[in-house]
Amino acid sequence: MVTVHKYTAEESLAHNLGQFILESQDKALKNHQKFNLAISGGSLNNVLHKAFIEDKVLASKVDWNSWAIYFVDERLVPLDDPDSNFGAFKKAVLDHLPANKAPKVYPIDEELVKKGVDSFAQVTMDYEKIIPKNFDLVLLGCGPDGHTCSLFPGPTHNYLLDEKHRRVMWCRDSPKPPSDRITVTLPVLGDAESICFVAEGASKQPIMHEIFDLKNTKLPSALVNHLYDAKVHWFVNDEAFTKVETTSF
Ligand SMILES: O=C1O[C@H](COP(=O)(O)O)[C@@H](O)[C@H](O)[C@H]1O
Repeated sequence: MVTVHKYTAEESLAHNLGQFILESQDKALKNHQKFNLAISGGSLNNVLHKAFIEDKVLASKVDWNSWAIYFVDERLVPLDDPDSNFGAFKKAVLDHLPANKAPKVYPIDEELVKKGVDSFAQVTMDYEKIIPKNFDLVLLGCGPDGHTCSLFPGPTHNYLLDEKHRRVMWCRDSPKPPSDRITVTLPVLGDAESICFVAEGASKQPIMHEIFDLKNTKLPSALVNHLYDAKVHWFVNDEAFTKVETTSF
């Protein structure tokens, strides 16, 4: 069973997600002295800002120097481009940390990206080489079309969703710009200790109904629920869940 954590106020969701991440941090540090975390782009960054920059109590419990942060997907653009997931995380979190609190962050190879499309296969292979085998925690978003990471629904994107061996793939045709991205594949999520989605707001209402009531596993986010249910958590707000009728996840 998937676990759903539902909140009314944005602040409560951010606080409880922060607590959840800290529990994962503490467990990882006890086991192997390092917290391997993979994060998404998009709206997740606002939640991380609220949890670990604005909430001073939670912020004081983060052992930033032990965090190793990777990206579940990244757009193949320079790191200071407004579309960069690294750039968005830097702006939301990294830029607010004092110099003595320095997580190790693993962005894509920007110099290679700048060389253009002929280097994108190499960027993908290089990223595959640096990600750990088992993430302690993977933080996912869910787009209004049901995509997660840069795993998009629909037959033209099955080459990403069906991949069983490669751990990072080049998504050449993202329906959401920019079209060229890298993304981790399902085996990476399968090997993670814990998976946590965050979905907020009215724009997510129809897709939450498809995922939780209709359980349409053609949608990548619903497929993750189906495949890895016991270790999947969703942090949602009431607004996103307005159309969800089921109580059995
Ligand atoms: O394009 C992307 O979108 C998804 C969902 O973003 P959200 O803003 O609707 O939460 C995100 O998880 C992914 O990392 C990003 O590249």
